[in-house]
Amino acid sequence: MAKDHVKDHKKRKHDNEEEVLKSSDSLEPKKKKDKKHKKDKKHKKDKKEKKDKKEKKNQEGEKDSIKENVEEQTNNLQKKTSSTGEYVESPELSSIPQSEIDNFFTENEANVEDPLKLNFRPLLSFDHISLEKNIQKEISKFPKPTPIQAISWPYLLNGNDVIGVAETGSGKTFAFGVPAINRLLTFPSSSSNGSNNGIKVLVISPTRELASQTYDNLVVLTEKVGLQCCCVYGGVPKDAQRAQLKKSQVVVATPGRLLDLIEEGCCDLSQVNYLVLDEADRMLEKGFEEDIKRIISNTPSHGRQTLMFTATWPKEVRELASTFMNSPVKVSIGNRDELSANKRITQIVEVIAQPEKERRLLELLKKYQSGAHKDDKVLIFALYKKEASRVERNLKYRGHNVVAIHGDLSQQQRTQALNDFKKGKSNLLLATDVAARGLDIPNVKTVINLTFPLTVEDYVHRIGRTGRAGQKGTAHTLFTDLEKHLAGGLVNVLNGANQPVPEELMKFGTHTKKKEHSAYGAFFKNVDLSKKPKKITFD
Ligand SMILES: Nc1ncnc2c1ncn2[C@@H]1O[C@H](COP(=O)(O)OP(=O)(O)OP(=O)(O)O)[C@@H](O)[C@H]1O
Repeated sequence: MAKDHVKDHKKRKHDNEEEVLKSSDSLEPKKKKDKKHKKDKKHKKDKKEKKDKKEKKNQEGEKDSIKENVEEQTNNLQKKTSSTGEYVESPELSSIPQSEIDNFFTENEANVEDPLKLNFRPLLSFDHISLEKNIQKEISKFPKPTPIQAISWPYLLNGNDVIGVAETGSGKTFAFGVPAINRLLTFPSSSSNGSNNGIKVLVISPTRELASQTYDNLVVLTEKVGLQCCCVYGGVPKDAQRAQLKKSQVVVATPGRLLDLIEEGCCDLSQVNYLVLDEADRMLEKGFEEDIKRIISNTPSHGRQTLMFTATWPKEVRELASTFMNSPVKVSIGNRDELSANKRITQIVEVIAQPEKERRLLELLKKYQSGAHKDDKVLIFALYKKEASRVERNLKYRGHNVVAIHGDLSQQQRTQALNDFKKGKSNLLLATDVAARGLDIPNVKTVINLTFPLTVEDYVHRIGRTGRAGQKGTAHTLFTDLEKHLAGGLVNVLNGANQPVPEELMKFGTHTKKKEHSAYGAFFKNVDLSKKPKKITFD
């Protein structure tokens, strides 16, 4: 069919060329009687040619002006779109049969709660959206939008508040990042001074490492479009951050340092019109909640778009979240109302006696890092800083090339360790939950939970450091009776991802105490053993 099209095109081109030739032939005189006549004729011919040329030029001019007109119309449309801030669906997307759209929702177990009934269609391809050309180019290096990007972008470009809940490693950073920068470019007048001066986009992250990684993702976009992005977190000098804040429109920050700088008067958030809480449930937990409230109180309450993105969205933070948002659209991929893990991760849970754990860890390292797998990256989670330091020392003593990230290390040591692990200088990283959320480390093959985290949500985030962007991975967890109150929640997660549940784990019972929130109390629930997972595809 494509061939036919080319043939047809060639034939039409040939016919057209022949026609042009014929028409120019017909301008030549057939017989010339004398020189003068010839001269006259030549003169006439030149004149005619000049006239034709002029006409052609006029025609071309007309074409140009039509083109300009179209461009002007497009610009006007963009201006219209940006001045009203409304998203306009592309004709290509509108022409897709509804059945294809329905399939997309079913295949991805996608669900949208759309209180304003906007009913935007998901973007099935990057061609279904018209972003600033440099951003479009950058993002088009991926084959197509991930489901969370596909569904949330239209709402975000439309200016709506969005809660985005999707599995670990499913592209949530660009899901909130791309519309942030694009809206900043097409809708600068949304600020009170009508310009792009001042901080417009603020992303808040729970850890320094995640803030830094998000910054790395966003700066790729901002530097291509002439905007300034900076990253603000503790443990490093403030001077450079103060200077960068003055000239940045996009800021990624951890709460503590951001508040410090606000209190010093070095950070003005009064122009922020796009606020993101990344790892939102963590940010709304006791511990961060007060900081977040103070930060938000420094941003405008009107005209601010507020976004919350996470892989886990426990009921106990939802009410609090709603107090910061305005008719939010909730986009969830997979059955996110129940706590669920990425289904491409093989989960192995081993119930073990507490004193046996470190010996078992050595065996597991042999298992996961031997033979063809000797260079595979393994991430080990401990619960406490002291535990992490001790195990790191032991592993080093036994000849393992291990690096560590935990709160007792300087920021420089933490950054160095993460870089070494990312680049493969070391294939073993020992971390506390400071590395549980958000970190996108290429090719982590296995996560070992030496000590179970304090919540099952943290378990889901920890194991999500493997199996990212469509890859597979393994999570091996050592579970002791000290964590038995979390057994039920873990059983639910295992069942939800169709993973084997060890008998010993079932013995701890299925009643589970869920996370507790200072304002909303504890939540209890029973294990649902009937639940079966559905497969989610990811290109
Ligand atoms: N459209 C896309 N197609 C394929 N890969 C993508 C796409 N968008 C982003 N990615 C890649 O997917 C990986 C995971 O993305 P990201 O770190 O944003 O995940 P996440 O959903 O925020 O995970 P977490 O819940 O752990 O924070 C990154 O390496 C990113 O570059």
